[in-house]
Amino acid sequence: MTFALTLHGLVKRFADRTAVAGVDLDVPSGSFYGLLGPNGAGKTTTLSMAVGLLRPDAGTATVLGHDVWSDPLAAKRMLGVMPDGARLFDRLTGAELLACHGLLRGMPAAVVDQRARELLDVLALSDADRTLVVDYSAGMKKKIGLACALLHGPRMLVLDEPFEAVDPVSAALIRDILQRYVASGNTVIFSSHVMEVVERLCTHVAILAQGRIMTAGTIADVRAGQSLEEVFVRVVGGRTATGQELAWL
Ligand SMILES: Nc1ncnc2c1ncn2[C@@H]1O[C@H](COP(=O)(O)OP(=O)(O)OP(=O)(O)O)[C@@H](O)[C@H]1O
Repeated sequence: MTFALTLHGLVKRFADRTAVAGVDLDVPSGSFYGLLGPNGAGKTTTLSMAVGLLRPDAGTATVLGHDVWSDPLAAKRMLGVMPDGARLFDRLTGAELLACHGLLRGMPAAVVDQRARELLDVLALSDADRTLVVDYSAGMKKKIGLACALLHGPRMLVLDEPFEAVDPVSAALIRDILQRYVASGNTVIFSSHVMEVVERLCTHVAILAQGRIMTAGTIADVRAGQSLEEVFVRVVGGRTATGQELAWL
């Protein structure tokens, strides 16, 4: 089995807080990998280190055989990334933003232009062709972020909460695009809080809590006959509050 992404011993501390406490993860080529975890588990920090946006205190990240930190250009050529809360050049229209991304990646202008038009059409952003990205809705910003990640035809996509704030029609569209992308032999890893999405789409899942991988593998292996939600609650620790504590409410 070959791996599209390998994380080995990743650690990140912020002051006296350890956000990621030694993450090892192998993402097989051609897999659709879901990364689940409660708020503050370290998903964003882990994915940011995996794609070269945040330097780890220890450990390595390798994308299709290229170390993200010692061979960043080769690794980043293979990668499409949609970071959480990405800072986009948002005083541009969607088409201008895509042109900017494509030209920065050294793509021929004609190819950028054609792909940008296709992506804007497919993602239903063409009607907003005079709207600046700063004035997009939250869901539209997710979609233009995905378009930027796809533009150069990467072999692997790393997406931080791609379905958050996206309406059901757009979510179905994004699911279709990603499923086709994986069916062509590419690899996706994305973080999410939504069990149903992960259960429906993914071939593999990892559950992260307190900066550590608690369990990882194929969906069937991790579920072991239970629902993903049951596994999640068991692995992460059930809730103790019931809401009754707020007697004044
Ligand atoms: N730049 C930062 N400075 C200080 N602490 C940080 C920073 N980024 C993240 N943290 C802390 O690291 C921990 C992990 O955060 P992270 O954003 O990776 O979690 P997450 O699993 O993505 O959470 P969520 O599901 O809420 O988005 C949290 O305790 C967070 O407060």
